[in-house]
Amino acid sequence: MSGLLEITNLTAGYGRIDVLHDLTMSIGAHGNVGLFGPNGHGKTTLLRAISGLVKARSGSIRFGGAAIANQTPRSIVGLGLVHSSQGNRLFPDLTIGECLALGAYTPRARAQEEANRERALKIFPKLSERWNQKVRTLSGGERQMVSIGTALMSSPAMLILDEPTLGLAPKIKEELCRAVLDISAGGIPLVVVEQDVEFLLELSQHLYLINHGQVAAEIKPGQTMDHADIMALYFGQ
Ligand SMILES: Nc1ncnc2c1ncn2[C@@H]1O[C@H](COP(=O)(O)OP(=O)(O)OP(=O)(O)O)[C@@H](O)[C@H]1O
Repeated sequence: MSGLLEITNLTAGYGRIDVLHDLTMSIGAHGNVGLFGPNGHGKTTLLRAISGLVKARSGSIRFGGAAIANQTPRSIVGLGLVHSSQGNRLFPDLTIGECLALGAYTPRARAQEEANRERALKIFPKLSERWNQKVRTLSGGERQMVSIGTALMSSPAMLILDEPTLGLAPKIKEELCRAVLDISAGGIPLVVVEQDVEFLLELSQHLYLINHGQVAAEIKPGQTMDHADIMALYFGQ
């Protein structure tokens, strides 16, 4: 069974350097996909290539059957493949309300703007309490909520999250994890890069270890894994 997102023999990188080498993976046929692996080995680059932010040098990326490699990020979002990037890249002088409105820029999302806003605020009630507050005055966790909330405003058919809990204090991290699980329970398939292995195991049915820009190991749906197994994969024991 093929996935909603199929990546075949993908090579991509920056300048003269290839970061991803002939990478192949299938995403979305069996629930959420978790990506993990050491820092600097290409997870973010993979997400950026999928979203059209990094050029694919060779190989193919298909979403719902459509070839999307090197399409513009705008048209990829228009197809429903939406990326909430690492580090909450938001406009600091916009309010929460203005940020969320920006997420609804495609015709498809505009048609569903009200329902999407309702869904985002149900998942992140804190955002409605602070609707007119500027992003630069928010905490890291609140910015992450705005970032994912804005992605929800784009009517995702699949949502890509890059380290949604990175650097958060335990209480707010717990809130974010719960929200991500709620988004998944609402029926949006997820692709998640995450360093918290326990959370990744709870969330994902299918996992890939990315090492040196390639798939170094795959944990298939139905295969049980615990924290220790993942660590053994990480450290090659
Ligand atoms: N804009 C860029 N220009 C040049 N090299 C880059 C750029 N972005 C990333 N790289 C390099 O590409 C390699 C892979 O980085 P990437 O961010 O994809 O790794 P990662 O696995 O997501 O790591 P992390 O978990 O730390 O985010 C690294 O060597 C990094 O220095």
